[in-house]
Amino acid sequence: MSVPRYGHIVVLSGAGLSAESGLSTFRDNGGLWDSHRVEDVATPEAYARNPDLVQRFYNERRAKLADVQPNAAHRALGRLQQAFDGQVTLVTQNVDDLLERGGARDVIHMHGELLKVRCVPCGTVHGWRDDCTQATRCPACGAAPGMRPDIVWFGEMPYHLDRIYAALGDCDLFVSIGTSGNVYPAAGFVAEVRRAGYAHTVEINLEPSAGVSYFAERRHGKAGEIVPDFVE
Ligand SMILES: CC(C)NC(=O)[C@H](Cc1c[nH]c2ccccc12)NC(=O)[C@H](CCCC/N=C(/NCCC(=O)O)S[C@H]1O[C@H](COP(=O)(O)OP(=O)(O)OC[C@H]2O[C@@H](n3cnc4c(N)ncnc43)[C@H](O)[C@@H]2O)[C@@H](O)[C@H]1O)NC(=O)OCc1ccccc1
Repeated sequence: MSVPRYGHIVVLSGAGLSAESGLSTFRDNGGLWDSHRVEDVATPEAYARNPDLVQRFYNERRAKLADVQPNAAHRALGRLQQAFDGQVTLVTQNVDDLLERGGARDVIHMHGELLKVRCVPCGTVHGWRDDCTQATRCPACGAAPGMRPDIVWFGEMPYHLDRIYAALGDCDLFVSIGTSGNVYPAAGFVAEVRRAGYAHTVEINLEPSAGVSYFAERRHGKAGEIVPDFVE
């Protein structure tokens, strides 16, 4: 793909982008939702009901980040964004930091980040690498309990939607990488782009996603193999 041809590229990514780095996806066999019920670990109700279980779920995933590395797809997207400064908007549903460690400078984490926690009482967001528990005190206001993973749970409003929809309405290339297209509003972005009417749309995924019919071009296979060629 000759990037120069495109003025503004939006890349949406999901768990499949980080699968080859050793991070579980959600719905695949052996995925996170095999061993945990969404409603037990990724909803505000779950956190109210059993905060220790939810904190443990995210502490395990946060700690796992130290054992994994960006893969060739992360690095290729980092190169792309650096090479075409301001022309590439990286939107991710992923809460890991592998795009940044792969060289990306500006990543829109629409579902939050594992390496951040938020103090509910005072609203302050803190960079965080250790475990977070109900006893963890907010460095800003001293509150405990109150520090929760800075993650968007089901039923909660995703982050940065205004910036994302502005980019979707302005892009001339929309690429979706490693997402099954089951979770909204992210799963509706390609339809939004098709509605705007002039962007080329490409799906890169191991298998056809739930939204495959919306994409003009489909490349099915591993992101780590397809993305480096695609962006060169
Ligand atoms: C289940 C679904 C039906 N439910 C929803 O969509 C809900 C409700 C809803 C809203 N609108 C709707 C419309 C219709 C129906 C339902 C809804 N959505 C919400 O609650 C959202 C909030 C959703 C966010 C929840 N938090 C997450 N994550 C953080 C937590 C955490 O990480 O623990 S979602 C979480 O699951 C989703 C998982 O999807 P994928 O990333 O795609 O992963 P998956 O495993 O499914 O697929 C991986 C794919 O990769 C492929 N693959 C595997 N290996 C590779 C490989 N090597 N290479 C390439 N591809 C590969 C596989 O083949 C597979 O296809 C991601 O978004 C991920 O972030 N909030 C909201 O709607 O707020 C109100 C609102 C919003 C806007 C405007 C007004 C009001």
